[in-house]
Amino acid sequence: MTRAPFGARLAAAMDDHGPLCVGIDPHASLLEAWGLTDDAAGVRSFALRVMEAVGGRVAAVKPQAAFFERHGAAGVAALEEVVAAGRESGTLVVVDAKRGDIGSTMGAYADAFLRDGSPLAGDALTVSPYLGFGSLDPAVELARETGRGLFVLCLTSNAEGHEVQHARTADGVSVAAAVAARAAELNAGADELGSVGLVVGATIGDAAVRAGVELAAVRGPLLAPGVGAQGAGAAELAEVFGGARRQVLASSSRGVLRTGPDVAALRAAALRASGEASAVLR
Ligand SMILES: O=C(O)c1cc(=O)[nH]c(=O)n1[C@@H]1O[C@H](COP(=O)(O)O)[C@@H](O)[C@H]1O
Repeated sequence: MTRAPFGARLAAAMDDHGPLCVGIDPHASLLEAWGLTDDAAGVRSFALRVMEAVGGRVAAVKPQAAFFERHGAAGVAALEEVVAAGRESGTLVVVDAKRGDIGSTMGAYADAFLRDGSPLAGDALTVSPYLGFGSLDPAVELARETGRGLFVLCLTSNAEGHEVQHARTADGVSVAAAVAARAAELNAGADELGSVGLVVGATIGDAAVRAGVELAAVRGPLLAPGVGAQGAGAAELAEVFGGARRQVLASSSRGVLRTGPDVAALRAAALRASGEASAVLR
């Protein structure tokens, strides 16, 4: 299938709807709060209700694969339905599976999440570069071929991330800066926004500066989880992203999800978060 590159499609979606991604994380505690069972049927109802609330109204959704996988094959089938619902509503789907493996195995992950015809292939996939950035080549190639995108973990929102991400390579640069430089190389030919993005937590304060990561130079989208439940808001987004703010896709899961199960309340929370993200990032 021919589709425009992910970066161009994301840029258009952020222009149309604002720079917000709603995370679909069916935590056991949220299922309980919504009056749903902690099983595949509960996860399916939860996720499809979120799609009903926000499909066609926000730039992207990000189903977190682990919450579906923990219910086995039926849970994975629910994830496939979310991917299909995104396609039907025109909302971009970032499958948050954080895959990363030796190159030959990475090819199989790429087939699962990035190949046309795979029921788990959304519009983009989160990947981990910590087996070496080059180990991601099969995913980079297939994403480019099929107009899909990648979000490569760079400066994550959790406190432990610095152990690896701020460590220095043999060249004396931080690991995060090396990851960002590789993504920048891959985005070099892109018109506007490239399709190889980074994950940069909205909670990281001045970590990008300390790690020597030039976010604007990446010329790709910057997925910014940590908005809402992890404490980041407008001030944090402004601090972390500065001049790179137009590349940012802010992501909030529990901050929106805890307003459910009412569809109208979920929709209102998502639109409010999207408006707040627009005010600081656009
Ligand atoms: O790749 C991610 O999405 C991600 C990276 C990161 O650095 N931090 C982070 O929180 N995430 C994901 O973003 C979501 C955050 O959820 P909330 O804290 O509920 O908004 C979870 O699905 C995390 O797995």
